Amino acid sequence: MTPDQVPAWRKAERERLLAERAARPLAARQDEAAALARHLDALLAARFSGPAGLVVSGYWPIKSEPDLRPWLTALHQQGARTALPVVETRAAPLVFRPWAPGAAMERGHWNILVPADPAHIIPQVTLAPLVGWDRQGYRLGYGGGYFDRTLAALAPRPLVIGVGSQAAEIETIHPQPHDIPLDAIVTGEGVQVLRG
Ligand SMILES: Nc1nc2c(c(=O)[nH]1)N(C=O)[C@@H](CNc1ccc(C(=O)N[C@@H](CCC(=O)O)C(=O)O)cc1)CN2
Ligand SMILES: Nc1ncnc2c1ncn2[C@@H]1O[C@H](COP(=O)(O)OP(=O)(O)OP(=O)(O)O)[C@@H](O)[C@H]1O
Repeated sequence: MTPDQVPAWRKAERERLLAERAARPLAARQDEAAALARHLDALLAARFSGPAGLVVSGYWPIKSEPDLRPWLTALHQQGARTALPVVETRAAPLVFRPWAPGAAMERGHWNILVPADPAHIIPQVTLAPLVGWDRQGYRLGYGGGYFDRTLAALAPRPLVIGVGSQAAEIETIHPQPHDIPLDAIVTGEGVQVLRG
């Protein structure tokens, strides 16, 4: 595939994967989120000495994404500092605002709920919800390029963990120079990719 063909291919692939995901029964998606939470706990336990003081960003689910808010809430209860990504400026890196269970929220870009508290925090661990993924660790998202810009800008770089469905695996996303592979990809079936 030539680089000029990639955007149209990705658009069609996103639509296909999002339609497939939305068609899965809610109970199956809930089971998957619960399994994801267990695999994420195991991955963090292997990498960090414990949740206390760890800065972890999740996401506020949209479009049938796995709901990992209960996982983020549990981490907060164990002493982690939890955060959510926010598009404050279009076509710029994401920023991360502190979030705690019950925090006041407001509508942000794309109507996604974001913490109303405008403070910023740099996560040590960042979840990146996957629309699609491949075995090289590349992620297909909603097409804004936000995570790639964020990873290119963040120093020190957090451990970035893609989370999504086993069924969202594709042979390759046809990576382009701006695409940055994630550190790990986790599905309901376990850790699928672990780099470095
Ligand atoms: N729940 C959740 N929150 C999240 C993300 C996510 O993937 N899931 N993000 C993860 O990054 C950020 C938001 N990502 C976005 C990605 C694309 C567009 C967007 O405007 N897409 C255009 C297509 C752009 C194009 O094709 O050029 C559109 O659909 O019109 C908006 C937000 C931050 N918050
Ligand atoms: N570091 C960057 N600097 C400038 N533009 C970028 C950068 N990374 C990505 N982009 C632009 O963003 C657009 C979308 O990229 P891509 O298809 O990889 O999005 P995505 O990873 O699916 O989206 P998202 O992370 O928002 O869910 C591309 O046109 C690309 O040129």
